[in-house]
Amino acid sequence: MGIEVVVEGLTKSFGKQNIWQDVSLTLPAGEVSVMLGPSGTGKTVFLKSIIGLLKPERGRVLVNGVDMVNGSERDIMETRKLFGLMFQDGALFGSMSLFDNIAFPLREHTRKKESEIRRIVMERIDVVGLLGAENKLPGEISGGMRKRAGLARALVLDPQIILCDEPDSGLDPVRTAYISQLLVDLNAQIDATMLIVTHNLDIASTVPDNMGMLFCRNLVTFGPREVLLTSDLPVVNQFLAGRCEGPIGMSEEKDAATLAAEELKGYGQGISSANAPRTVVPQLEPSPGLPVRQGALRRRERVMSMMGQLPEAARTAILNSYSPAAGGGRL
Ligand SMILES: Nc1ncnc2c1ncn2[C@@H]1O[C@H](COP(=O)(O)OP(=O)(O)OP(=O)(O)O)[C@@H](O)[C@H]1O
Repeated sequence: MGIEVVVEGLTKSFGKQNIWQDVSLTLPAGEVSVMLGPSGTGKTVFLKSIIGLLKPERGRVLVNGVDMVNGSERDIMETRKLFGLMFQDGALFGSMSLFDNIAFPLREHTRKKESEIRRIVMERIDVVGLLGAENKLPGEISGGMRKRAGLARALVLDPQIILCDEPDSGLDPVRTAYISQLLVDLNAQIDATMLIVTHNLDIASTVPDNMGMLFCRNLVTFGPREVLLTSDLPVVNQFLAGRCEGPIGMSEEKDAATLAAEELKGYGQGISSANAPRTVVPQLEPSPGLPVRQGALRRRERVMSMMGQLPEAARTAILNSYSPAAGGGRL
């Protein structure tokens, strides 16, 4: 089963540039979470801080009792082995075949025999649907295949926590749908805790159990997916609707005067019409033949126990999703 990741009061700056401050959240064990946010809000910095590659100046990230911010380098290195990382471009070595790329972490971090390495690598290649392409170089395959190869490589060390940075970047909508299904299937198969950073609203609305958003140097919200998907916060509305009007500007947040001018032009009405209750689309189910997601079972209990703290719209959406008519009876 995946491991819970507890983030407490995390603050990160580069010199005088504060990226985000006082970020606290828990990635529940074995559940899938998505972090949204406009470009440049520090989502990648957040992922790197979780695995201890970047050092926030305040706060803690607790994984299996180890603080990935302030712990000893030895403990951090050891704990990092629990993670599988999938970067935006697959981060493959161009001169190595897919097989060697995917075998790399095993050859680097374990003393396994070549025959055992071959077995594991071929198994992971099968999981991501790349059988037959193992001898190709990264330059000889499509972007979508490179992503899947990156995912296969993230899986070879049997990670209990998987961090995916923009798994959809550069993919067409159909390939993005395949990646979404693959992420859900993977979760059903290995029950790892997953955090996905994306701008893609299809992934965001169908894959995760939990969703959060970074904006304006703060964590705007983090919790069960229904909370963000029914939120009437202007920044969430603007992001989910993909519109120019609202607090998110081209390069950073808009100033108060610009926002007031938009209101005067009547854009405020447009925004409030977007505030009408949104339909929460159902979450993807694992492909036929795969086990029920254990994370989804635990999540159901967890969310039901916190209903009293959730906004009404989110509560309604959760109850609808768990109603027998919505297929909730299956869990
Ligand atoms: N090593 C670094 N040194 C200095 N500044 C950095 C470093 N890494 C990231 N930054 C800055 O931190 C900010 C957030 O970057 P980050 O890549 O995390 O954003 P993001 O939300 O992932 O963006 P996008 O959605 O466009 O990928 C940017 O202003 C970036 O320039």
